[in-house]
Amino acid sequence: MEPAIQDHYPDDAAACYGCGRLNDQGLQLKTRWVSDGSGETATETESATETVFTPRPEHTAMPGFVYGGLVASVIDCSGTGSASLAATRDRGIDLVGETGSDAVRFVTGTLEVRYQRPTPMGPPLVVRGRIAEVKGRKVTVELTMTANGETVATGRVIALEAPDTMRAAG
Ligand SMILES: CCCCC/C=C\C/C=C\C/C=C\C/C=C\CCCC(=O)SCCNC(=O)CCNC(=O)[C@H](O)C(C)(C)COP(=O)(O)OP(=O)(O)OC[C@H]1O[C@@H](n2cnc3c(N)ncnc32)[C@H](O)[C@@H]1OP(=O)(O)O
Repeated sequence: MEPAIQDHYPDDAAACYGCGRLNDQGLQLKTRWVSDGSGETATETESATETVFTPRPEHTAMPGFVYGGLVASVIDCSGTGSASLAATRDRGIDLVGETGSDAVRFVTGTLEVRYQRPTPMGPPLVVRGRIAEVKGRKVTVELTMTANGETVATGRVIALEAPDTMRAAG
């Protein structure tokens, strides 16, 4: 299995509620390439990213259905994770070992979510991401979430590489 980018965020960027590996109360989302890709850059490959999350009962909107904010959170961190995967690949950085500090840092600039149908509680939610554009420090990712093979939500994340001056507070 391909390495998860979030396992390679530096410790001071690993507290995210959605995807921080050091946040015990968080969702601990993991985003990976699902093919090895053949292009020179991430945008040239046909590679997709994948993030899988199974909602828990506390993520309920109404009995039997998943809270939309949770859906947005999963799409959000799938997008920033995909952006980091793309930038990391484009810079020729190999992700080695179990954890590390070699991933390029991204934050969410814009998050768009379109809820296509109610999301059932129970099955894993599978998010596929496609790198639509890499422009300087800005990466646009298009995402589709499925449950039981049916599309439940689509989204778009514009992720910006965190400026050097941006460091976790405290
Ligand atoms: C609160 C969190 C930040 C603190 C954390 C500190 C360090 C951690 C670092 C990395 C994080 C690592 C792991 C965590 C992983 C994921 C986090 C999960 C997702 C989140 O939970 S994260 C929280 C929500 N997130 C924010 O709290 C962002 C607040 N915001 C800003 O910090 C700035 O706003 C920033 C940096 C986004 C941009 O500022 P900037 O100065 O770098 O941008 P600049 O003006 O140079 O523009 C360059 C090009 O980006 C375009 N552009 C600019 N802003 C855009 C936007 N918002 N949407 C779409 N496009 C935008 C321009 O139009 C131009 O495009 P073009 O070149 O095409 O003209």
